[in-house]
Amino acid sequence: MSLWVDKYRPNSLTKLDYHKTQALHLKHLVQQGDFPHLLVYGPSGAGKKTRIFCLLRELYGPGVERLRLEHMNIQTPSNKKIDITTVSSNYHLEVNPSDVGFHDRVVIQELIKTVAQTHQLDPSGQREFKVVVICEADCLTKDAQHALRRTMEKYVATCRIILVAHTISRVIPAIRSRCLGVRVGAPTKDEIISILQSICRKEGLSLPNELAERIAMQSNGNLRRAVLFLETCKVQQYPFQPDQKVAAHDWEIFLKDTAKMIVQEQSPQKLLQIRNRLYELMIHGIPSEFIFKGLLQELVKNCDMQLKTQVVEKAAFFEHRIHLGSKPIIHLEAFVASFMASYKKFMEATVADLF
Ligand SMILES: Nc1ncnc2c1ncn2[C@@H]1O[C@H](COP(=O)(O)OP(=O)(O)OP(=O)(O)O)[C@@H](O)[C@H]1O
Repeated sequence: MSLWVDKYRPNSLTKLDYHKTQALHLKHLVQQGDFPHLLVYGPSGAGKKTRIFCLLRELYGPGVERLRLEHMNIQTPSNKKIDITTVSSNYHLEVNPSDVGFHDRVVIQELIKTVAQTHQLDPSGQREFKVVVICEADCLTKDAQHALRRTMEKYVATCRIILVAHTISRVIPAIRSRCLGVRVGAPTKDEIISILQSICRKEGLSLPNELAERIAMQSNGNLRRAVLFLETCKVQQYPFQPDQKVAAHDWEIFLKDTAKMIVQEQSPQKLLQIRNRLYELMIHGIPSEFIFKGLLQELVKNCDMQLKTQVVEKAAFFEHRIHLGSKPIIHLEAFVASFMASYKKFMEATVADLF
């Protein structure tokens, strides 16, 4: 039995429920024959992978659905052996090079070389190129991105690259200019509601509009989360109630409480407690970007316009530093300390104004 997120994942471009014009453009792109490298970007859960999968199916037919897991062994110039797991069909290969940290350059080069040099196993595969899907392309080191650019040019005859990223700001201009950018924006609230309703219709369930609306609001534009929330609600209680609780993730509640603690007291002792909580989140695998975003969203709720600008500016500064350095905790903590200082000053000024 599969989860609804997998069960109701559209598998062809014509079945995609939103950004329909874009889906049509992608279909034309395939029919036109001259397929470029793509850079598909957009927020988490917006449907990037789903769209790419539909595109691959349009290119190669149902054969792309026969997937296998492969473990590859790659040797670095310093003779270190790196294991990487890829998901592939006869026509494409999907890899997440951020799994191998700073060795990503070698991995990218070797993988593309291997794919480009192996000929199509199935002669009826109607395309003379294979596709390499590189996930989390915005997390690739600059070194790997430059190597990727060169490799892309070298093997363009037998290999096309589809890069998947959350943001293009971390993708080097030389790569951006060699790819066709495809922005997959988050679905709107109404689009999410209509997808939730359609899943319930197919399951033979009746979903009150009020509950669908609350799930859509809480999912924050992330369709995967919305569908997961819906399935959790179904497990918790059916028939659905309009005022039924939509369970948020534990870590989100923990993060919200952490933000509350920062606003309640600004002192070195509190900072120490906050650091422990940040470590706690990171140990449980929550990416530092999520922590940053979650904290910022909660903290700015307590700021006036002037302080909000200051805080957002600081957040941008420290978030940028996270990508330059290697230990996110230092920058997260620096941001919290700087927020505490600004907030304390702001509160003191407000109190002074009162007297
Ligand atoms: N057009 C669509 N219609 C209905 N459901 C969809 C559509 N696109 C995506 N979904 C649902 O949303 C879920 C998430 O989509 P997907 O994995 O493609 O997002 P993503 O943008 O690649 O996310 P991430 O960046 O977090 O990997 C899918 O499992 C699928 O159930």
